[in-house]
Amino acid sequence: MRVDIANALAETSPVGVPREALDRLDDRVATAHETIQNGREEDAFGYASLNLPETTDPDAIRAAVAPFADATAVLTVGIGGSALGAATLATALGDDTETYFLDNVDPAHLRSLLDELPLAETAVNVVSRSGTTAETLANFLVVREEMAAAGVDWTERTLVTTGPSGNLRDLAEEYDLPALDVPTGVPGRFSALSTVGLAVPAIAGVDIEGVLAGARSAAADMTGSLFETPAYAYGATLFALDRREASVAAMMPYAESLEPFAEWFAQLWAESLGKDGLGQTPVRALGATDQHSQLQLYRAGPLDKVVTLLRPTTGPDHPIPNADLDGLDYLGGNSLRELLDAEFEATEASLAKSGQPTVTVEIERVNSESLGALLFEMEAACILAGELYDVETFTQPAVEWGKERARQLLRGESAQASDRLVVE
Ligand SMILES: O=P(O)(O)OC[C@H]1O[C@H](O)[C@H](O)[C@@H](O)[C@@H]1O
Repeated sequence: MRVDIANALAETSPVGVPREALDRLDDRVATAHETIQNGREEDAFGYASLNLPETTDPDAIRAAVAPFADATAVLTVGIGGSALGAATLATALGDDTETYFLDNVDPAHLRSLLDELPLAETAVNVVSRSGTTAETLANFLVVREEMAAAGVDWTERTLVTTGPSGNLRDLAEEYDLPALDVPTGVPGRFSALSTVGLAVPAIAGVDIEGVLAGARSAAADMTGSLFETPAYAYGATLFALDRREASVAAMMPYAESLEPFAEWFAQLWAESLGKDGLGQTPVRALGATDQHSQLQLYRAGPLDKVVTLLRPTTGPDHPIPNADLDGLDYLGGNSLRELLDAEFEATEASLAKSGQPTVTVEIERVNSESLGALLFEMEAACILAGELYDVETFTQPAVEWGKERARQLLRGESAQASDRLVVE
């Protein structure tokens, strides 16, 4: 990826980062890089995620999904990191195989999804690193029952992706289901480049070898300086802006197929860095659509944000037909991509003019190599930011607390979730 931080500097924005501050921060980046490299060498928890481009075996993934080659639809049952990486890759790069992601326990949604799915032709990938997540297990129990009721042998249509122990591992063993292992040392939100993120894209025709190759080449280019490493330029700039005013990080891709990427990024940034009273609130936006809604706030609201404008610089295009309508002559002779690019550049300029810091991220096109590199580099950016904040990037105690309380409520061990002050 290519990162342009000019509009995040103090020269452009009153809340931007002075160049000297970035120079000073680069010393801390060098130290953080050493910590990250040592962590990678020791395959330490979390840091091991950055070794996935080397350690993930695409052949093992291809072998595990081979029995599902005939599937016309693939349903992922998982949540958070167990769904978002696969959704990002399958949505951006997948073929005609319909991919569905069941990452909520809304009964109405589940009912309509089950009514829509051709169950006999659907492959189900049930994914949980811990093997104990209530939403995932509950959804899977419903899906399994529904398949059985429709006369489909669910044991023939189910792939399990899970860690070494837990309810899901027990289930896989009991029914002798094909299973992929979640690698050790890799938290869910950092698992996009592992079995977790790649199995469903492989069924959907994605070149997962290309994804890993793109990530490997990004990994090979990392040095200890933010001025040489796009991932570190991104992570360090967002961190430095947050230390000033930017408590909000909006991710705005200008490509419909990258919308799930913004969701993936939001989990990565929020769950990794939101600790000890620190962190930056991620917001998901989509260009050009959200220029007609959120942009008003970004331009005229408080200067408490950094907006990441992300775009592929090349891709498919379509000419805009000429229309003999007064006032529309400026469209004729242009293409939809030219219009989208003009919208992107106008937004970049308009935010700069109002002093709102932005970072521009460009990838060459939406393809497997670029996406692999993008996911890897955003993970590296996040890990760097975690080092700079000095937080425990790879844990999520606040989320775990809520999960445990929900289990207690279901078991009847806790009477009430929290105090209430109700107005009706
Ligand atoms: O893969 P699982 O163990 O089911 O976890 C799925 C998700 O659950 C939790 O809420 C964690 O905070 C997330 O980081 C994780 O991605």
